Parts: sequence; C-alpha cells; structure tokens
Amino acid sequence: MFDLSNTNSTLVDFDLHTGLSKTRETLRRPLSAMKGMYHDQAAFDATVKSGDPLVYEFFDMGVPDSSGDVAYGTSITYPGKVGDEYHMTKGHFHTVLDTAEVYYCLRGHGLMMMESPEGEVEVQELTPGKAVYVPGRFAHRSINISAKEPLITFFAFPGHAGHDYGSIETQGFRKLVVERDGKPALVDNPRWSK
Ligand SMILES: O=P(O)(O)OC[C@H]1O[C@](O)(CO)[C@@H](O)[C@@H]1O
Ligand SMILES: [Fe+2]
Repeated sequence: MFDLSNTNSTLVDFDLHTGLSKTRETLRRPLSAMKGMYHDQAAFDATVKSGDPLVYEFFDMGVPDSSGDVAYGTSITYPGKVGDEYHMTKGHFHTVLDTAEVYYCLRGHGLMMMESPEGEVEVQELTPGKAVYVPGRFAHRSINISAKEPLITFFAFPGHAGHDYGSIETQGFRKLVVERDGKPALVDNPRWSK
C-alpha cells in the first residue's frame, strides 16, 4: 500500500512502560558513575559497595550535532535513594548555553530541577502527560520521587547543544531534594558556594 523503503527519516520504538527500545541500546549510569554528586558521601560509598544500583539510563540516538538537528530519546531514572536524597541524573548545562530542551513525562513521578548561572532556581513536577520546557541557560536534572516506579521521560533538544557538567560535577546544584517525613523537601545544598 505504501512504499516503506525510506532512507532519510527514522522510526524508533520506545516502550511506554519501560522506556526502553527493542532496537537501540541505552547509555547506563550506575551509582558509581556519580561520585561526589550525592550529599551523603558515606551513604554513597555504602550503596555502591552493596551492589552499585543502576540509577538511570538514556538514549543517545547519534543525531548529528548541528543546530538544524534535534537530539531525542527517553530517559529512565529508577526509584531509590542515596541516604535521604532521591535518585537523580547528574544534570548539566548545555555547552551552547541558550539552547532549550523539552521533556515529556511518560511514566512515574518526578521533579525537574532547573538553575540558571545567576542563581534562579525553578522546579517543575513531572507526572504522565506533563511536558516541561526547560528554557535556555538553565541547567537541568531529573529527580525520581516515587518509591516504586521508574521516572520515564521523552526528551528533545537542539543537536548542537552539547553537555556541560563543569560546575555541577564539582559542587552540584544550589538546591537538593531530600526525603523529610516521607515527603520530598527542597533544601539548600551545603556544598554549594559561589
Ligand atoms: O547528562 P546527564 O545529566 O547525565 O543526564 C542525561 C540525560 O540528559 C539528556 O542528555 C537530555 O538532556 C539525556 O540524554 C538524558 O536524559
Ligand atoms: Fe539537556
């Protein structure tokens, strides 16, 4: 009925329940790949020692890194905590700072933590069906606040954006999300300094 011999477009499967693809591999970040990113160093060491859980995985679809292209894929952050801090992605600025990104939540319950170099902090709640637009200049980190479900999002950003982990790798975001009385709470990051 249709000529399906396309060569320029791409069609990829992403499972709505697992976020994974039958045809593509993810990049996987176990906890040991996040050294220095959780505030409770003792809990970090103990959790790595007791099995080094997979914290998140995501797709790099190999889209060209030009401004006319769009990088996309799913990101899956598994439930869990390191001490009192919820599982999260490393987080990054874009190397081309003013490039934005969109995340659409497919499953789970999470927060998108955002922070500009000038110190504006914004947090948006992610539940299935909600899309968050992360404006240019804002670093962003996904945080899974569910105790049992993975946080699955579909993301898209300009191909030339790049990832800049600089200040985040050394001192993190200004705010942390930790569990207090069974609920997520936003607190100052004691390690953050100007
Ligand atoms: O680069 P990080 O912070 O480790 O997180 C990876 C996530 O961010 C993305 O680069 C999208 O911005 C995805 O590949 C993935 O969801
Ligand atoms: Fe990004």
